[in-house]
Amino acid sequence: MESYQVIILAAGQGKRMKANVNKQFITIGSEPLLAHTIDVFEQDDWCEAIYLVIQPNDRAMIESIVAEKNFSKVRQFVTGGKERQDSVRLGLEAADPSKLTMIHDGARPFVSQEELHRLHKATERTGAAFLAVPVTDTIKQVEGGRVKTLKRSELYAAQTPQAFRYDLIQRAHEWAHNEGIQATDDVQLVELMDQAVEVVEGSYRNMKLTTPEDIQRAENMLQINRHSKQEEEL
Ligand SMILES: Nc1ccn([C@@H]2O[C@H](COP(=O)(O)OP(=O)(O)OP(=O)(O)O)[C@@H](O)[C@H]2O)c(=O)n1
Ligand SMILES: C[C@](O)(CO)[C@H](O)COP(=O)(O)O
Repeated sequence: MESYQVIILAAGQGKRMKANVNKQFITIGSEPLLAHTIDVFEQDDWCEAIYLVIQPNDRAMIESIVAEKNFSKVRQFVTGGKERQDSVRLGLEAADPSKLTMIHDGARPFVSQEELHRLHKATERTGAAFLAVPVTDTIKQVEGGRVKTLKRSELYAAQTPQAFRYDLIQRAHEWAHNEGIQATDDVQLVELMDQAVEVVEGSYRNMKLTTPEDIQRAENMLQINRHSKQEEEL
């Protein structure tokens, strides 16, 4: 059977959320954000192991969530780093080198199993793949006062999970760390190594909770998902 491991990133500061708590613990639909995200992978038979990258001072809270929800696939709590890229590298060091590896933002609770499975298949073909959606706004590049409109038909908003053959992403992160190269996602590091990467069509539902306005959007998304599930069960 197809299988993978997932590194879930939850060691950020949540500065843009402007909350007095790590955004991973913000309640949506009566559960902490991180619990929603972990549950997606707990429910996916293809997922064999979860590595949680966290801040040390959040460990007790996260351990109680894992115990209370009986998240049995959580293999290890890994202390994250200063930047997201550092946290990924530390998560990779803890993970199993023999497994196809997905890297996912803890702040993205709405990815679906169907998307995960399409992502898995693409990664088996190419070695590296990521979920993305075509942008719907016109994107401008603004540099030194000059404004340039980018060709919208060629632009995608990258999401997570981003998925890789373990050896490929491990080499990419090791190289970037040694060269002092910083990237805002993991696929960029593989691109910089001239490796093929496959885009997998994602969903606009797979939002990342980043700013306070996203909380109500997430609550609305939960309602939409619940209604869709009820209709499927009819
Ligand atoms: N050093 C870091 C930074 C980010 N993340 C995680 O990476 C995901 C995406 O990052 P982002 O949404 O930017 O979260 P924060 O960095 O916490 O947000 P901010 O930039 O507003 O502080 C989040 O689940 C976050 O917890 C992480 O594990 N380690
Ligand atoms: C990885 C990512 O979610 C892809 O869109 C995004 O780059 C994370 O950015 P953040 O600033 O670390 O949230």
